[in-house]
Amino acid sequence: MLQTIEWKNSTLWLLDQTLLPNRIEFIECHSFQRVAQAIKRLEVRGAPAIGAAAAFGLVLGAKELCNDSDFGTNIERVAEELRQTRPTAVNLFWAIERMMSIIHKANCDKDIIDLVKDLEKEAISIASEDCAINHKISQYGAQLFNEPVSVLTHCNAGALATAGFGTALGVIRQAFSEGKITRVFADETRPLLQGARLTAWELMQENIPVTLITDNMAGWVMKKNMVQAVIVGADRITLNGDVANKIGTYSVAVLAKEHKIPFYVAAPVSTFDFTMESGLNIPIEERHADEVAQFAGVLTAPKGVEVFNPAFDVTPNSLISAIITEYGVLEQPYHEAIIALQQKKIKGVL
Ligand SMILES: CSC[C@@H](O)[C@@H](O)C(=O)COP(=O)(O)O
Repeated sequence: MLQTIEWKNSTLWLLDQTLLPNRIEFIECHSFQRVAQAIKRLEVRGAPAIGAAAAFGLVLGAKELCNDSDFGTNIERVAEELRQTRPTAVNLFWAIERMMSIIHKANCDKDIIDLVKDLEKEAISIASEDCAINHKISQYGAQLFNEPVSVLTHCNAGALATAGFGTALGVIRQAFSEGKITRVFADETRPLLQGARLTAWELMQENIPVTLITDNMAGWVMKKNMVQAVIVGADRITLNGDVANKIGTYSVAVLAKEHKIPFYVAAPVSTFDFTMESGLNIPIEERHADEVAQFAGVLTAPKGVEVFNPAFDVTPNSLISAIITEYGVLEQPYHEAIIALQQKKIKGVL
């Protein structure tokens, strides 16, 4: 399994996901600005991976500011630049908050070099904890499957989208190893093809049988009884259990409901936004028109056509059969289950 994010000798190495599956190249980040650029360009992508990358970005920013007399103000600027990269995945804000709390909790007379060491340790923990969390999610998720089935997934919620193993693809990996999943249908995921370029590639690397379909084939695949469950990742989950994920997820959930197929979401607690009541308030990133009007740099629509390009949509909780977390499987009513998670978090049990 390729490592998406690696911290080595004070440098962040990111697997450039825009080049997959054709080229395997790593980006060497020595500055927080390069990390911010990588997040914006989707060179690193997927909610947990964005969070971990931003945490290391903050370490790089702090290192640059070691001799700055106004460390406090300027590190806040670094954090803000990282926050501005992508608006939807809450893991980004969660990771930056966790890093900044190390700074806020430090004594004012603490040596900046020691503070930077603490930040580095925290970023390493964020990444290694994510990997461990994904294994737990995968074990809980695999228990939802009994007899061998085919599943459908959308976008990429795999090792590439996390610090390792993956959320939705982690469940698939685990259930496949237990003989409970026999085939994965991967939606290509227009417009940036995370399903075709990344999910299909990731599964093929491990010889997990995968069939690539275009997004508009999902309904027919369900109608023909070719899949028995859907499993996807998430970018933000609100208190009522609404889920923001890659654009097209909502359509898949509606189709699953019509065909009476369970629709599962797998995500770590860092993807829950405990400050937001419902999905109506989730900020949805809109990306450049060229992503829709062009294909590999070639215009595929009339020049200058108006385009709407939301990168995410929100699936209402009523369409979701269960949410798989590292603390177990949440079922309706989600509000109660999510509030219980929040209470544990406040008490420090999580
Ligand atoms: C474990 S990744 C979960 C989500 O982040 C994933 O499904 C997704 O929507 C990624 O979108 P992307 O725009 O590629 O960052």
